[in-house]
Amino acid sequence: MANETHDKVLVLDYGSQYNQLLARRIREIGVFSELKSHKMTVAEIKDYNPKAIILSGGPKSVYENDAFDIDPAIFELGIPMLGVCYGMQLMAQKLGGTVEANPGNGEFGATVLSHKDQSNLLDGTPESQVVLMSHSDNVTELPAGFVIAGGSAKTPIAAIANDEKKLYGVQFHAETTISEHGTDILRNFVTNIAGAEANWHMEGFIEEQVRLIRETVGDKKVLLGLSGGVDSSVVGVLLQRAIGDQLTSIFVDHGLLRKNEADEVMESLGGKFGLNIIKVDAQERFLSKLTGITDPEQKRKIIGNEFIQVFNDEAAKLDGIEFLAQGTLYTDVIESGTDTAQTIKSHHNVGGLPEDMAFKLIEPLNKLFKDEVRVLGEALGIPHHLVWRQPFPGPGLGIRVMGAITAERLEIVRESDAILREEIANRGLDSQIWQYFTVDTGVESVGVMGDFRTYDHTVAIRAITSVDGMTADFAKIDWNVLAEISRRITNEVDHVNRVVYDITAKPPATVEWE
Ligand SMILES: Nc1ncnc2c1ncn2[C@@H]1O[C@H](COP(=O)(O)OP(=O)(O)OP(=O)(O)O)[C@@H](O)[C@H]1O
Ligand SMILES: O=c1[nH]c(=O)c2[nH+]cn([C@@H]3O[C@H](COP(=O)(O)O)[C@@H](O)[C@H]3O)c2[nH]1
Ligand SMILES: NC(=O)CC[C@H](N)C(=O)O
Ligand SMILES: [Mg+2]
Repeated sequence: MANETHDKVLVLDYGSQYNQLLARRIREIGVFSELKSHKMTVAEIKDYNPKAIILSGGPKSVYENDAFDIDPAIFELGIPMLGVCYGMQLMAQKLGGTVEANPGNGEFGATVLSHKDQSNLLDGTPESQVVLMSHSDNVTELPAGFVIAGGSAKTPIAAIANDEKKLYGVQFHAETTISEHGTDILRNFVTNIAGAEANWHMEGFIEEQVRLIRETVGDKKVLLGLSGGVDSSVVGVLLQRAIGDQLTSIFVDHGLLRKNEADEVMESLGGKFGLNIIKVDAQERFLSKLTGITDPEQKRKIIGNEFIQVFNDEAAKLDGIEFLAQGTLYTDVIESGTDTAQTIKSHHNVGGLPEDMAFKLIEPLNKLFKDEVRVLGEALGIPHHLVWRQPFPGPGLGIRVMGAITAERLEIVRESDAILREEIANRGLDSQIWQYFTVDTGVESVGVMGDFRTYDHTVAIRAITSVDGMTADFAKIDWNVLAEISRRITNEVDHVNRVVYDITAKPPATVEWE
């Protein structure tokens, strides 16, 4: 994604939940960075030609038999390297130091780091600073040629440095916002020590993508799955810029859309943007395949598959379609599982895709996070209100009806969601809440309406604040607003006699319920 006019920082993935943050912090500094498998060979790394290499954290311990490894020859390439947490432990161990478990005495959370020996890594940052620790192993003996750059009360060796060879390690997670000067430390490493030039920005990204897309597509044609959401709209505008009328967009109405969504999408993107959109009415084929399906992963796979079948059918009607473009983000990729990260849920556009798909994929956003895509959208001139719209998942209301999907239950989420959105919009709260929707929980309970006993559905309201969807907190909406929403839902939506508010963060919950 970066061309050779930009320096690149390679982050090798050892499975930490924060590894993706490392790459994006480096990009924020203005240097292109991406995350790749730790299985990359020396030859592949040479070919990639990074200005610096970062080894991420990870759940394993370096002394375990199945610990994720590194070829020691990588340390000999003369490329500046920084190990973070597991990455530092791996570097220390491979270069002749010692790593040991610190039984029952792990260090988790905000800790104070103090400078020890002088190093270029911590240079210019305060002598004493707050950092995020999350480990139970320690480097107990330094490898030859290293000094201790910093330590904390529980971790005497918390930062190591070999200025001559430009090899460094930090036991703390410099990439999280809890580490006050984490970005300064990463900037020291990437720009001062490794000498990378900070000249990467969104305009550059657009130019590169346009060039790459042209190169890849040639004179062939591309089908874009367009949902009207932020990500696929951004991809649409990018593709239009790159290949003009070689692009056809397909908007699938799978019967799991929100109230009035189909008309609104056709109007806003077809009309003003002049994208060539074909709307496919596929309600029947999706809903019939989903009948009686209760398992969330199975639902997601069925929906992902059916999307591709629809795209196939439409491609057959057009001529020369070779590529399928999607607005896949990094979040979709990591949650669907990689060779180091566990599958949390199969996003319909990644883990939900059929194995024997004939299309070649074009996914220009698959290294980016939502907030980065929004910046990109603005840089492409997409109107503010479209770029800042809340996300809506491809499987739509299908994963907001817990258990088996029926027309009646879809109607319950569709109508209650419309009320929620209206109330939030009327109060101007939509800019403060990252995402908000309702769920048919599948729980029925007893109520009283008029003088009658009812036994009916429980709707949950899910509203969260977040930056990138990776972590989230529940939105602290005013009780009175919630009371009004609850009153309207129970009054206006048939078969709902109870409304509850979801007060869980992510983690431990996820944003969607399935
Ligand atoms: N109804 C749909 N018709 C066609 N393609 C779709 C549809 N829903 C989702 N997709 C495809 O799946 C991708 C992932 O969906 P996702 O909801 O994550 O992104 P989005 O809809 O583009 O943006 P947002 O996250 O803001 O809703 C989309 O970018 C698009 O390519
Ligand atoms: O296009 C999508 N296809 C999916 O299968 C999917 N699942 C979740 N989401 C959206 O991703 C963000 C994080 O959601 P979760 O915490 O539920 O994983 C939230 O914004 C979710 O709405 C999806 N988007
Ligand atoms: N977060 C990490 O990278 C942890 C590394 C190692 N598993 C430890 O506990 O020390
Ligand atoms: Mg969407």
